[in-house]
Amino acid sequence: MPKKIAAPPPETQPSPRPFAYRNRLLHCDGADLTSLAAEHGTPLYVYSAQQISHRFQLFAEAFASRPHTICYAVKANSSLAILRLLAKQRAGFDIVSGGELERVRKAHKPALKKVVFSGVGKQIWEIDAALNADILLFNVESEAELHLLAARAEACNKVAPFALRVNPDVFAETHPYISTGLSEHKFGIDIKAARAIYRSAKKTKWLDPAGVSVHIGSQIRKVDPFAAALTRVTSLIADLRKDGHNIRYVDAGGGLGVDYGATAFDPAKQVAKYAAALTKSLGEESAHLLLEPGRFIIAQAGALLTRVLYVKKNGTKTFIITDAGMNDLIRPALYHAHHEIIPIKQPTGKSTLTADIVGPVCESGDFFARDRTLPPVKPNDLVLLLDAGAYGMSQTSNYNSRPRPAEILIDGDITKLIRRRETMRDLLAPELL
Ligand SMILES: Cc1ncc(COP(=O)(O)O)c(C=O)c1O
Ligand SMILES: N[C@@H](CCCC[NH3+])C(=O)O
Repeated sequence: MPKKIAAPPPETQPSPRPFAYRNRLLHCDGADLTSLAAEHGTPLYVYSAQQISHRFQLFAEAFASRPHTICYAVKANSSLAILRLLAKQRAGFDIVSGGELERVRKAHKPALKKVVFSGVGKQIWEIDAALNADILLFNVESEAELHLLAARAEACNKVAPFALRVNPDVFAETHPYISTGLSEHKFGIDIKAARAIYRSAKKTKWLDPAGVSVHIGSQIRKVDPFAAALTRVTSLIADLRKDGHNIRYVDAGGGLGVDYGATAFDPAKQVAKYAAALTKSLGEESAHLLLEPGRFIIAQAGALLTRVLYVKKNGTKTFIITDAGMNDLIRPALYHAHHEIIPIKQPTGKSTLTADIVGPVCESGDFFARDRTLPPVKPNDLVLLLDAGAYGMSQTSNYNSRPRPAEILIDGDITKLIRRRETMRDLLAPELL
């Protein structure tokens, strides 16, 4: 049952991070994290609905001057409750699998009409499900996929609206694992080859060349790479119009980064800069703009609450071992990503401790921070890993047979359990002896 909590003090503008000390204890909006941990256990993901909505609105306001749809990237955080929250604000969705399609259907069926389907490995059952759901746009990533889409559209008696996801060969200035817009990457179709492929698509009545799409990577902090990519796309659209195609959509993808450090960050300014750069690249182009932000909407609205199990010394090194591990938040292990880690009780003194903060998983890569200086913590203390709302829960696994964490959404004065903690029964259910 959702629970009422004391109303938070009124705020005119939510801060970029909804996690703050009140009476020396960390809160998420009005909810006291110590009480949440006592009731729901740890590790525990906690999200602020107010912050999610605020980020979505920032995006919408930044692009208010032109027709657009914000198709939230489901992979960033695919919680049904969060998808529903965004759908109610008129979000569309960027999906990359049949599973994500089902999530949108379950969260808010009418939003299926605002789904764009990306991904290099779409399978027949996924294409059929999306055709039968009458989604907005297939973002096609290869010529072979386009042929399959035409065949499946005919089999399902549907005309498939598609965009080629073009690879603009633009350097995204981000971690190599999450950069996607160079010709050496598996994503998209060489922009130079695109015009001929659109032309060939005209030969079948089962394909509707409705748009062009691009996505150059994730956690991109400068706006220039987005602008460079979209300028190339805009010029391609002009050529496609000359060829007689009725291009109605330009999909600029996602990728706008956030600040994972402790520095002051102004998301409103960041998204305004991004919108200005995209708008400039589009020039006179009037196609309906699709945007696919994930991280910018959800990263800083969420955090991972974990309890210290042990503090140990090995030689000169100190290790803080938490009950969350790399299976609960893999970003540091995968990309050496930085997450701020703060104690649940506001420190009173100035003393510090330098340590590796690590999980219980049997891998040396199971760390959240290395040689991090933080206020001293002891076993049983709670600490919070900030900015874990995006690619946190959605990248969890059961490695080491560890059940996945529970998730809580703080929505105004209501605290909702939106996913219960997994049990041993859940873990073993699919297995056969
Ligand atoms: C096709 C596509 N769209 C949107 C996104 C969302 O990216 P981000 O969360 O960085 O906004 C991704 C992830 O990189 C993606 O692959
Ligand atoms: N999973 C990555 C982002 C990849 C985005 C998906 N294309 C992260 O945690 O930052």
